[in-house]
Parts: sequence; structure tokens; C-alpha cells
Amino acid sequence: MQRIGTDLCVIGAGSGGLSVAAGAAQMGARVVLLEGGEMGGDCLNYGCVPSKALIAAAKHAHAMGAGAPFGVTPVTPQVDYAAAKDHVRAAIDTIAPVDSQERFEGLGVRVIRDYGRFVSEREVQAGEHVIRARRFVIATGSSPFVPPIPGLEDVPYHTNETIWDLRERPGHLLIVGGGPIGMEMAQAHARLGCKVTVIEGDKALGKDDPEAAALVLERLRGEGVEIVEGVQAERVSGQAGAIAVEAGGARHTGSHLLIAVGRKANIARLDLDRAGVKHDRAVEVDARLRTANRRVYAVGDVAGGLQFTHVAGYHGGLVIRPILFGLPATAKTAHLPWATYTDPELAQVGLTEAQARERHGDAVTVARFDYAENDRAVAERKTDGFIKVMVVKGRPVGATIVGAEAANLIGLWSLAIANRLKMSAIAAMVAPYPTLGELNKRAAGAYFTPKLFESPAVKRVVGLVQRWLP
Ligand SMILES: Cc1cc2nc3c(=O)[nH]c(=O)nc-3n(C[C@H](O)[C@H](O)[C@H](O)COP(=O)(O)OP(=O)(O)OC[C@H]3O[C@@H](n4cnc5c(N)ncnc54)[C@H](O)[C@@H]3O)c2cc1C
Ligand SMILES: NC(=O)c1ccc[n+]([C@@H]2O[C@H](COP(=O)([O-])OP(=O)(O)OC[C@H]3O[C@@H](n4cnc5c(N)ncnc54)[C@H](O)[C@@H]3O)[C@@H](O)[C@H]2O)c1
Repeated sequence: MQRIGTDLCVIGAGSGGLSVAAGAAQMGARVVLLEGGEMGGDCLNYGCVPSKALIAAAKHAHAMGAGAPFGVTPVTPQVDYAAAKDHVRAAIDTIAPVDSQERFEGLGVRVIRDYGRFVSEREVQAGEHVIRARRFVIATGSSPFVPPIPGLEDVPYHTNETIWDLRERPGHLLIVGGGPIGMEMAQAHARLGCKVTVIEGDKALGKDDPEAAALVLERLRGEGVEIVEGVQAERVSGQAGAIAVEAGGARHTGSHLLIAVGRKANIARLDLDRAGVKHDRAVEVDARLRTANRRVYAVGDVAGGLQFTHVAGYHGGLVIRPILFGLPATAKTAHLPWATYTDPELAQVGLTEAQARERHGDAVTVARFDYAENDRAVAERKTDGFIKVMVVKGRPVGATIVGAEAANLIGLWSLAIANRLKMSAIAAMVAPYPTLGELNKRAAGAYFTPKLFESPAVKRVVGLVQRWLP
């Protein structure tokens, strides 16, 4: 057994752990980083990167059949599904060096490729090493939750960890779960030529604004994706190539099955009780991301809040302050955006309209602008969509965008909320013409329109000034 003494031990080399390790090492701390699986974690290997790469391939396939309104004869694309998966692999391989053991060792981090578990309040064991550290950061992420559906264990199924290795194109992909994973994969596979059925126990994209989600679902249905809502998958049967899912009294049959019903925090291997770290289904943290053990922090998916790469990165940046400098830092959530990369994209930051009305009642004004009124959207035939901004006392408290480039557009509202900017600051911005970026400015304009153009007081003032102006 080799004993190592260090300032900081980071457990998990995904989006959160890598942010902490890179920042701390570059600022002079001695850092040990443990990773039991692949460097880069879920996002690089099984999540964001492969999903966005497959979506990109699907977008190309879709475009080949969608040129008619532009005067371009549609053709049925010849999809080589295995080659699309090669593209997915290439995207992962291109990004992998940034998250690699070599790069982190180059930054001065000691990387140990093994799973870690607490053996005391101050020590973690990983293989042949026992690491005693001043501070620990748990950044072990999450894994696909596989529900105990009768029959599932006897049938071949995929999760987000295995679907990227599938090289034969599914004839008919059954997807259980209509959250972001389910819907992104549904549209991508439909566009790559698969028949797709989504079985959703409640409402598909149910965590998002219902009006915006409905627009996405309408598009997916229009592209041939069958979406069955309000029915739980109750039983699974069959074998490779012929699988049946029974749900709500109906039997859905397909060739392949993807389970996408949410995540479970990776805490089972950690022996958290040995460290006095409280946990339920995730590690319990306070607003400063501290656990019940004052030497131990938790960041990212394992901390049980919003489960996104940029949130794990944000957490990582935050905990460096107390760990390195002893300064307090509180995690805020109001400005954290998320996006679902369907076409149209669906993005949210802060409160939805329903949440804003519940919290602020009549004090909320909803400023809205439609893509159909944006000239660039018209030129590109991307007119499906809208932006809604929830405003209280002149400041945005939330924004919902559904439509082309929604994920890019939402960033401005995160900036506004993070810095408590007023709507006047967004209205003062000048966006180049013609861009989708104008949508943000026009939404701010829509907030002021009734105040300026429908106000008798403003009309009276203008009338008065005009009488006296030389
Ligand atoms: C299909 C899919 C698509 C997604 N798309 C997006 C997207 O577009 N945008 C977005 O923001 N988010 C997306 N996400 C979510 C995103 O991947 C996660 O929020 C993010 O990876 C969380 O980072 P993390 O550092 O908390 O955990 P992870 O990235 O999961 O990293 C945790 C690491 O810890 C390791 N580990 C676990 N236990 C131990 C242990 N005991 N000892 C040592 N190592 C351990 C694991 O092997 C893993 O490498 C997607 C997720 C999925 C599944
Ligand atoms: N674009 C992105 O940023 C992105 C993409 C994919 C995933 N993610 C992250 O990964 C997380 C997990 O995604 P997800 O889609 O697996 O989870 P999710 O929890 O968001 O959605 C799962 C869905 O499955 C349904 N469900 C649960 N049990 C069911 C059953 N037995 N039968 C039918 N339906 C059932 C739920 O009602 C829910 O709508 C997301 O919440 C998000 O944080 C992000």
C-alpha cells in the first residue's frame, strides 16, 4: 500500500472534477485526481459529445430531404449508420486529449486510474494507494437509472453508455423516457432513417415550459416520431431484433430498446458513511457545496441538483475558492441555463412562466417575440419558435426560448440574470442585422412597447414638447 499526502484529492475526472483539478493545480495546490473509468467522464464519452455529434449527422440527413422550399430537389439520403458512429467516435477522439491523463499530469496533477472509496474521514483508498488530503472533492457524476421493469433484465437494451457502440442501424428504436436524452435520440434516429417510438410515463420534456415543449413535440411528430405520453413501461419481453414494451394496455414492438428514464448518482462505491458524508439518493450539500464532513465538497451530477456539464464546471470553479483561499463561495442557481438540442432547440434559464407567476403573481410581465417576425428566421425558413422573458420590476427573472439556435441565444439572459441587468440594458444592445440575435433585443423591446407606444402619458408629453420645439 502506498501512502500519499496531498492538499486536495478529487474523486472523478469528469466535467466537474477536471475543472477543480486543473484550476487547483495551476494555482499551486498539490492535487491527486482519481478516475475509475474513462478520463472526461460522461459528457465526453457517453453524453454531450457523442449525442451532439450524432445529432449533427442527423441534421445533414434531414437537410437532404428538406430543400424543396429553397428550390433544391430533395433526395432520400443514403445513411451509413456505422459511418455516422465513426463520426461520433472521431468527435470524442478529437476532444479527448484536453481531458487526458497526459494533459493533467502536464499540469502537475497526480492522476490515479482507479475507483476511490473513503476509508476514514480524511483518507481515500484507490487500488494500492491511500490518499490523505486536506480537502476532498467528490465529483463522481451519475449513471443511467435502469428501472425495475419486469422482463427488462432478460432483454437486450441500450442506455446512453452503450448506444454509441451500436453499429447496425435500428429498424425500429423503442425509447422508454421522453426527457432530453429520449427526445434528442428520438429525433436523431428518425432523421437517420429509423422508425422511432417514445414511451413516456408522464409528459415528454415535462421539465420545460409546456408551450415551448409542445412546439418541439409537434415537430418531432411531424418528422414521424411516435410519442406516447402518460403511460409507464410496465413489462418488456422478446429478444434481440424483436422487442415488445407493454405500456398503458398497448404493446409496442421494435427492433432495439433504449432506456432513458433519468440518472442515479454514483455514490455506491464511495463508502460515504466511513467519511461521515450524509447522502440520500445523492450526496447532501449545502449552498456552498459542503457536505456533512467539513473537509469534503461535492460538485456536479453527484450533488443532486441540475445535471449539466456547465453546472458541474460552475461548481468546480466555485469550490476552488474555499479550498485554496479559505474564502466562502455560494452556488447560485437562478442564472444556470439548460438546453435540449432537438430541432427546434429548447432553452431555459431562471423561472419558467408558470414558476414566475406562482412566485411573483401579478408582478410578472411576460415579454414575448416570435421567430416569425425575425427577418433572418424568415430568410432561412426557421420561423417556428418564440422567446418569452419573465420580468419583475424591470429585471428578467427567467427566459424560455424555443427555435433555431435557442441554446446560443439563452446565454444573454444568463448574463442578465447573473448581473441583475435591467431590460433597458438588453434593449440598449445593438444586434447586427439580420441575425437571430435580434430576437433577444426585440423581446426586450416588446417589454417596453406597451409602456412607450400605448401610454396616454407618453402621448401627452410628446404632444406638449412638439408644441414648444422650435
Ligand atoms: C446522453 C447525454 C447527453 C447529455 N448532453 C448534455 C448536454 O448537451 N449539455 C450538458 O450540459 N449536459 C449534458 N449531459 C449531462 C452531462 O453529461 C453531465 O451533467 C456531466 O457529465 C456531469 O459531470 P460530472 O463531472 O458531475 O460527472 P461525470 O462526467 O459523470 O464524471 C464523473 C466521473 O467520475 C468517475 N467515477 C465515478 N465513481 C468514481 C470513484 N468512486 N472513483 C473514481 N472515479 C469515479 C466516473 O468514471 C466518471 O468519469 C448529457 C448527459 C447524457 C447522459
Ligand atoms: N441537452 C442536454 O443538456 C442534455 C441532454 C441529455 C441529458 N441531459 C441530462 O441528463 C439528465 C437525464 O436525462 P433523461 O432524459 O434520462 O432523464 P429525465 O429525468 O430528464 O427524463 C426521464 C423521463 O422518463 C420518464 N419515465 C420515467 N420512468 C418511466 C417509465 N417506467 N416509463 C416511461 N417513462 C418513464 C419520466 O417521466 C421523464 O420524463 C437530464 O435531466 C439532463 O440533466 C442533458
